[in-house]
Amino acid sequence: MARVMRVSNLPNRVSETFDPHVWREVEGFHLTDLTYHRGVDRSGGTERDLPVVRIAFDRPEVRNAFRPHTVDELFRTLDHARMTSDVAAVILTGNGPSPKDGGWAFCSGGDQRIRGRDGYRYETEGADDEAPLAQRREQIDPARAGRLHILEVQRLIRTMPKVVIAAVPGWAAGGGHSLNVVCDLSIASRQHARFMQTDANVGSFDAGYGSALLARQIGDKRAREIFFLAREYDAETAERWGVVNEVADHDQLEPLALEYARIIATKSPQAVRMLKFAFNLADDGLAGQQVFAGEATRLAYMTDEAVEGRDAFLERREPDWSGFPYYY
Ligand SMILES: CC(C)(COP(=O)(O)OP(=O)(O)OC[C@H]1O[C@@H](n2cnc3c(N)ncnc32)[C@H](O)[C@@H]1OP(=O)(O)O)[C@@H](O)C(=O)NCCC(=O)NCCSC(=O)c1cc(O)c2ccccc2c1O
Repeated sequence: MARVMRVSNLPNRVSETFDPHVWREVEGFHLTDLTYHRGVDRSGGTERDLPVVRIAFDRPEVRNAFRPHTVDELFRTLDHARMTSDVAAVILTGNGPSPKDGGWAFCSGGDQRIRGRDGYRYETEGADDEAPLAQRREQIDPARAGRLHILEVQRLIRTMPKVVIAAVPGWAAGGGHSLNVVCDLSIASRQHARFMQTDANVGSFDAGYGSALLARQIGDKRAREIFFLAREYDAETAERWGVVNEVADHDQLEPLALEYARIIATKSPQAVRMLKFAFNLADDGLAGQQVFAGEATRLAYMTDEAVEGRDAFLERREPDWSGFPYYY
C-alpha cells in the first residue's frame, strides 16, 4: 500500500536510464533476472509512494532474453502490481547497457541457449549464467518440463486492470517484440530502440497476440511483412507504423514513461479499467467478454438494487424490487 515515511537510502542505479531519486525497491522480492521498483516522491523531506511501478528485465549481457526463471519473476511482479490497489500503471522496460558491448535491449525473447524440444528449460540450482553453451545444456534440470509460459505473462498484461507502458530502450526482438505488442502503450528510444520479429528465423511462432494483435494494431500486410521478412526497423519507423505511441530521446525515455503514468493516475480508475477491457473485448472473444462483464458485475454490486437482492436472501424475505425501475 502507499506509504509516507522518512526518506530512505536511494536504491542502486540498476540501469543508465534509471533515476534512483524517483524509485524505491519493492520489498520482499529476491529477484535475479528482473528489478522491481515503486515510484516515490522524495520532495519535502518525506518519501511518498506514487501510483506507478517499474519492472525491468535485468539480463543486459544477453539483450534481456528471458529464461523460465525470468518469466516466473515477471509473472510474480506483474501480479503483485495487479493486486496493489493504489498502483495505476506499470512501466515495463529493460536495464542496460550490456557490460559486454554497450548494447541496449528491451527484450530479445526466449533464451535460445536453454530452449529444448518441449519449450524453454529450467536450469539446476546454482547454475552458472556465464557458462559456455555446452555447459549450459548440461545445467538443464531434466526433472522440470519445458515452458512457454511467456504466454501466461502476455495474458496477465492483457487482462490486468492497469495500464502497462512499454519503455523500449533497445532491442525488441522475437518474444520481446510480442511483449511490446501486448502492452497498452509504448515509447521507444530514438537512438537505441530497434525492432525485429525473429520468430520465424529460429523456428518459432507467436501465433497469438504477437502476430494477430499486431495485425489488428498496424494492419495485416505490415504485420505479415514484419514476420515474413524479419527486417530490422527503428523507433521512428515503429512510430509511423503504429508499433509504438511515441519516440523519445534515450535519456528522456523513462521520464516520459513516468509522465504517461502520472497522467493516467489523474483519470478515474474505474473508467480506465472499463476502457482497457472494452478495447480488448471484441478481439478476445468470450474471454474478453468475461473480463469486461466481471467489472460490470462489480459496478452492479455497488447499486442499491443488488444490495436489496443480497439483503433479502440474508433476511429470509422476498426481495422488494419496487424502487428499481426497468430502465430503457
Ligand atoms: C536481438 C538481436 C537482434 C541483437 O543483435 P546484436 O547484434 O545487437 O547482439 P548479439 O546478437 O551479438 O547479442 C549479444 C549477446 O546476447 C546474446 N543473445 C541475444 N539474444 C539472445 C537470445 N534470445 N537468447 C540467448 N542469447 C541471446 C547473443 O548470443 C550475444 O551473446 P554473446 O555471448 O555472443 O555475447 C540478436 O541478438 C538476436 O537476433 N537475438 C535472438 C532473437 C530471437 O530469435 N529470440 C527468440 C525468438 S522465439 C521467442 O522469443 C519465443 C519465446 C517463447 O517463449 C514463445 C512461446 C510461445 C510462442 C512463441 C514464443 C516465441 O517465439
